[in-house]
Amino acid sequence: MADEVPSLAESKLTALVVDDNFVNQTMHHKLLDRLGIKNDVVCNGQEAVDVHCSGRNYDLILMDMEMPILNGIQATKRLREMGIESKIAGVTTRANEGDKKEFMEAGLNDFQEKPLTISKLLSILHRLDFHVQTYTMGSIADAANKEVNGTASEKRPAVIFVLGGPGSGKGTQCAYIVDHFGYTHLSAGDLLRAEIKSGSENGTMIQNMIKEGKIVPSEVTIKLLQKAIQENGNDKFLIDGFPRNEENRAAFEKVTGIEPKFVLFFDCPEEEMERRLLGRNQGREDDNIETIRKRFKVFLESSLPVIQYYEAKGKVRKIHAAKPIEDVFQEVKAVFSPEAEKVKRKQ
Ligand SMILES: Nc1ncnc2c1ncn2[C@@H]1O[C@H](COP(=O)(O)OP(=O)(O)O)[C@@H](O)[C@H]1O
Ligand SMILES: Nc1ccn([C@@H]2O[C@H](COP(=O)(O)OP(=O)(O)O)[C@@H](O)[C@H]2O)c(=O)n1
Repeated sequence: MADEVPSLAESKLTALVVDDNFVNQTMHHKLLDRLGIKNDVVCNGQEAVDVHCSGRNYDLILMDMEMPILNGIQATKRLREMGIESKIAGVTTRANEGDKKEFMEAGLNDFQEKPLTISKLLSILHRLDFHVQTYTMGSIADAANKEVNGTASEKRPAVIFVLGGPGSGKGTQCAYIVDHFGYTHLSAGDLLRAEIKSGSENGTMIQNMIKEGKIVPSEVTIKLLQKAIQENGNDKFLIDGFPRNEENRAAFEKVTGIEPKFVLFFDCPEEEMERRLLGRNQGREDDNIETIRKRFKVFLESSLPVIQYYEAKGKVRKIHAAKPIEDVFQEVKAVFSPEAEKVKRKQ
């Protein structure tokens, strides 16, 4: 499965680590390595300038601030004066607002506090528009598995993915399915929103991505889903709003070993979804026309291919979702009922 997803190593993304501390050098080098990003390490700002003078160039520079000879602010300024267009992310410990401002004004594209973690690095890459869909699946699997105590692969529940555009009625219909057929509903969006509220270290990154209608790195979402599955006594789950792109899909399968029983797809025209979202009134930051349009675009470009993937495997159960709620549920019931009947007959 890992081979189906191109790795960053294949995309030839390169990075330079600029840090005078050996522990940080090693850690940053290893984190980049885990994501398949080829990287070099230098010990201070002067060495970063020298390496560029010798003709080397990098897509990304992770720049420490306090360093001997030439510090991060001076080095960033110098590199920009030299016309270096690499994305530079300042990675510092306890910078005060003044330092941070000066560092940003020197020519940074992004800023992150140490210690750098895999999640923080992923969020830097996302913000800088490097294509995170192309992470090596091995590294995502490792990261997710290491950060969760026990994996969902220890428990192999029945899973149904519930997909459809924003506002197609996924959450509404899931509530009915839970009532009638005893599934537990896990909404990826709700789990992400709860993570923001919990004040976790990923909160700000998740909030920014949701505001932009972008897809949060799989590692983060899968960890939340695994935890929710593990903590729940039920053995059958509706996973709503996931997988939203190819990376979500492949990483979930790889990490959990779970294949969905089938995929419930709510098919609804955009005008109807837009009307519903604008009237949803749940105080969601992303239910505004600008973000809604971005979410529609992401759905068409990234989520539909996932539905097509499952269609080719004969796993999609398409529901015509532009009807009144009760009518939609009649169609949903027909998908679930044969299964419910089978259970009844066995009893
Ligand atoms: N079949 C329907 N007809 C009209 N409104 C609907 C229908 N299904 C859901 N809604 C409303 O549309 C909005 C979006 O539905 P929701 O279930 O939250 O969608 P999703 O989870 O797919 O984003 C909600 O306000 C909901 O009450
Ligand atoms: N698998 C997922 C699900 C949601 N999300 C984020 O959460 C937002 C809201 O998702 P949602 O499923 O709650 O809502 P809808 O957009 O379906 O109405 C998405 O636009 C994404 O920014 C994600 O990144 N990855």
